[in-house]
Amino acid sequence: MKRITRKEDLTSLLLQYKQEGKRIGLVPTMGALHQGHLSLVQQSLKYTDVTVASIFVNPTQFNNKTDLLKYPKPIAEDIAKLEQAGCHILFHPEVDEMYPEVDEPWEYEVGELDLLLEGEFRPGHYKGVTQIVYKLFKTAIPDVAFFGQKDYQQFLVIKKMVNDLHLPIQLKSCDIIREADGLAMSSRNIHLNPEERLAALSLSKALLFIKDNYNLLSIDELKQQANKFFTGSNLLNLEYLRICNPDNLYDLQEKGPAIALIACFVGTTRLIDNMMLA
Ligand SMILES: Nc1ncnc2c1ncn2[C@@H]1O[C@H](COP(=O)(O)OP(=O)(O)OP(=O)(O)O)[C@@H](O)[C@H]1O
Ligand SMILES: CC(C)(CO)[C@@H](O)C(=O)[O-]
Ligand code: BAL
Repeated sequence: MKRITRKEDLTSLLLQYKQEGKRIGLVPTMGALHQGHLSLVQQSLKYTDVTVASIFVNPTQFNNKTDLLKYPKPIAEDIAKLEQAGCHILFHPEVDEMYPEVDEPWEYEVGELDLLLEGEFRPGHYKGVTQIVYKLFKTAIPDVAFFGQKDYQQFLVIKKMVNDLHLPIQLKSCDIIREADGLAMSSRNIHLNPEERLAALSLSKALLFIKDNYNLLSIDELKQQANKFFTGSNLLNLEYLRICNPDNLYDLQEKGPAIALIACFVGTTRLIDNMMLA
């Protein structure tokens, strides 16, 4: 696997591959890799000729400074995992490589999705996500970019940006990979102590409850009963539990295509998860 830290080195190498007719797949990550990330790499290896994974903990998308400071960075392990997965190129730039200018302006307007759910609870988050993803797209010139459904709203935001800015990139959303007991894999799970790890199961259990009972209960009853998964433990602090239209994330008024989404603090660790219902 080639390891590249400079934007221009990556772009010039990838331009050569493109001239040979090869299709580039990009898997953007913030590192601390787990099987969820590696499943995206596997998809990229399957659908494209050259797979680039990026590892960059993007400061502009963190609204919480402590969250940024304690974000795990096990780079040696990450490299070993990517090597083993058969990834072709790792791009891992320093912050000043991606942001040579301090407080660089970024004008893209995310729109309504920036006000809902993650946008509401993490103000400015999607401004930062679109800023870095745009830079990664320009640098890695992918034909296809792979994202996880765990960050469902992020996928909608990036899809909108790709449409609005007419970027010639195909986007693929990949299934959520879970631990055997149902917990969605996340780099932040590493912060959970054993008690919190157990409490964190409430997210997937509540989502599964909603999915299993979607045709049996009303939307209000589903939400009321699912909320109960979060009331028994003082380790859990639910931020939102919503049942939404999967296209625009508006609260669902009547049964139809639907997705349930949750964000919850488990101790001091904020986790998100979601499940398609119909
Ligand atoms: N369990 C998972 N299954 C599938 N894809 C995932 C999973 N977790 C993360 N991803 C995807 O991997 C990509 C990189 O995500 P990121 O590096 O933020 O990992 P993360 O584990 O979600 O970390 P965090 O704890 O910050 O949420 C995103 O497209 C994300 O949706
Ligand atoms: C897409 C991304 C790598 C941008 O920093 C990040 O938001 C993530 O890991 O989902
Ligand atoms: N997986 C989304 C990146 C973040 O939490 O900032």
